[in-house]
Amino acid sequence: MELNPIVTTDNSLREMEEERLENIMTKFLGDLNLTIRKLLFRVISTGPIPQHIAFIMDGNRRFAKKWKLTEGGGHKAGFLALMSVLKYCYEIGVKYVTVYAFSLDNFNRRPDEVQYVMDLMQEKIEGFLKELAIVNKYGVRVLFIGDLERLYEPVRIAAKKAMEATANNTHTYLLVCVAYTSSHEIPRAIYESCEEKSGGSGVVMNGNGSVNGDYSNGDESDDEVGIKVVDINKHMYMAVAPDPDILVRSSGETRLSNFLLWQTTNCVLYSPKALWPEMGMWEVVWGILKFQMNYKYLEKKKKQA
Ligand SMILES: CC(C)=CCC/C(C)=C/CC/C(C)=C/COP(=O)(O)OP(=O)(O)O
Repeated sequence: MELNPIVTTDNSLREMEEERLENIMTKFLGDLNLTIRKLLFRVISTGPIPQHIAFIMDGNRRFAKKWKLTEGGGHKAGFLALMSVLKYCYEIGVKYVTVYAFSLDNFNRRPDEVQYVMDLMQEKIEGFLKELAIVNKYGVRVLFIGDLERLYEPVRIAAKKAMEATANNTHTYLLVCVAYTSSHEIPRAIYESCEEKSGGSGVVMNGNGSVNGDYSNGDESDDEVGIKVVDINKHMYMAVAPDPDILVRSSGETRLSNFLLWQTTNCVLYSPKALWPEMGMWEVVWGILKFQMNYKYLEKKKKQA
């Protein structure tokens, strides 16, 4: 009975020391990581830096399966990965980051999964709104891209608040594609440009759903509607940003899944093996190196276009 307090004190002293050592090691490794990252980013910055990187965040559910988590746990891990990837992109000097967070097709998933992702988005956007001082200090403008009417109401309200709250920021941009597919964006933009041309007096579509027009890049034409590519561009949701320089799809998949089909003509495609929650600094770095290796060719193509 009398020995117990002494044993407890010994143990707690040892535990305290172990905890201290662990903290020192964590800090040391953290500092080392930061130093390596800064050095690496400085080296990369000697080459051309992409203005815009777009990500298809694929593999959250496979990650959950791999680590025996719930499906929701996979999406939560995916959100954490998004935060790190964003940090690395902005640290390197990328101005625009676009993520495919939820496609229009994803609404066909099981209702409980759709609800989970909507709740997660609401929670994260509301959390983001509480950190506005930091967000505005770094000058991040957040834009939600897509058919926002399809979002569950609390998410839509939170998304609109986030867009309004960051509307004056111009340093970096985060474009979150939700309720988005290119096959929704493109016809919508064509329709709106026709409406604009016709002065809102209605657009006459051909029987097969197409619109008569000039699909060249800008020459005047005397056709029925006179729609040009530049007119359509203006009405794209993505008109707020230059076209992406790199499109990254995690989990080794190489499909585009109806994402930014209009905007990716001259864009490097990169599909690292990592599932989305496993994405980190190295995947961002490899993507940028791939862009730098193809830079001259891409620039030539852009000039020709
Ligand atoms: C506020 C904000 C931006 C939140 C983002 C939340 C988030 C990470 C959403 C991603 C959802 C999604 C459909 C991921 C794709 O992986 P998958 O489910 O298709 O995985 P699988 O390919 O393994 O099936």
